[in-house]
Amino acid sequence: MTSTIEHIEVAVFTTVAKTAVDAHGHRHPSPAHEVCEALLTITDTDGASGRVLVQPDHLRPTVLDKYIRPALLGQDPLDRERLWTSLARKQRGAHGGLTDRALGFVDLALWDLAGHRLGLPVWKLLGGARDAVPAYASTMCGDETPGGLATPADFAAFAVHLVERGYRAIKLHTWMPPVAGAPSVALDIAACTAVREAVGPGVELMLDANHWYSRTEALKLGRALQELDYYWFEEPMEEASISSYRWLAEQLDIPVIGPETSWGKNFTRAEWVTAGACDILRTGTTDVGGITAAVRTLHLAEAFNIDCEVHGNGSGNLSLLGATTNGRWYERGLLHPHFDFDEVPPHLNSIVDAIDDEGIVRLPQRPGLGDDFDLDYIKASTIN
Ligand SMILES: O=C(O)[C@H](O)[C@@H](O)[C@@H](O)C(=O)NO
Ligand SMILES: [Mg+2]
Repeated sequence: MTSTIEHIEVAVFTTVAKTAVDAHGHRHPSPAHEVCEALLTITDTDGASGRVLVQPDHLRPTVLDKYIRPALLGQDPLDRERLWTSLARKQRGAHGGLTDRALGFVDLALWDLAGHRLGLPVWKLLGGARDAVPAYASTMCGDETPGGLATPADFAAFAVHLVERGYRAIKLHTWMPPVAGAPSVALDIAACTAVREAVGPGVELMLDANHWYSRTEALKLGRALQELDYYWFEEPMEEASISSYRWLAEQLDIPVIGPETSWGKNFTRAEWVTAGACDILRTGTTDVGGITAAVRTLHLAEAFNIDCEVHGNGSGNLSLLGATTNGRWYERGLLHPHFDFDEVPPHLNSIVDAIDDEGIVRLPQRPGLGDDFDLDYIKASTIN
């Protein structure tokens, strides 16, 4: 008898965070404070469950009742392709109510459930292209915090620390509004110069800049990065303007990478590639609609002989890197001198992406995506 999906629940629970987002959604260190997180659990009639941390506002009760449950309840949880397509086709009629991010969360939970049912890590189900991946250090955005990331010298000092920690690549997020004086091409160039001078030529460096520079500002910044031998240039302009990225990529030698945030799943990524708007493609499980869609973008990039770098940390993106070698790095972050990324939050028993002295992350051996949830803590802290 085939097992079918029987329960789909989102538990909103309280936990402790030591970062917070600013008015523009960029994350910075903050004093410990209580926050609400949410855990999506999909359970089948055999009692197997798939779980993933989600952003509650993307999986509100109305989204679950109107789209997710009608499409999934009673279905075979292993039929991810069929279920993903069924949900993706509901997006048009949902008129923005069913986001790519929501699709991604559901897909991740189904992959986690499959891993638990089969007793295998998801990266093994994806083909086991590798069992370890080098991490790059992805910094938080610049700030105004003394000894934080307030000056080019702060970025340089933090970069030296990150290299001593074992990282062989570092991506800067420089100063962005609402930080005073941001955005500033000159300040970005000063920070990138200071970091290159501090770590020397042997470390790969990348810049993820203010997302709304003009073409001419992005060109000036890109040309400076070329002189500093940076490895890639990320999101300096509004990503909805594919033609701007095509123009920029044609003007620069440094690889332009994207898109990170564009809606449209693997379809938009195909347009960026065929438009010549990027030299390195970008994907991510929460950006494109889950692992099912992200694997499509990895294979698309491979067919054009271009790398496809995975956006973001976490078990889903780490598992995805087991499906490919044309994504060269795991984005570990966001990091900051005043934030301990390795500290285990109360709702976990351990983190999924520890690095060794060489900056390497071993893919998890636990079944499923590999998250080590403290389910007793989550149950005791659930508020809905
Ligand atoms: O919320 C965001 O914009 C992302 O977290 C971003 O800060 C960071 O993850 C990124 O851009 N990485 O490439
Ligand atoms: Mg980015």
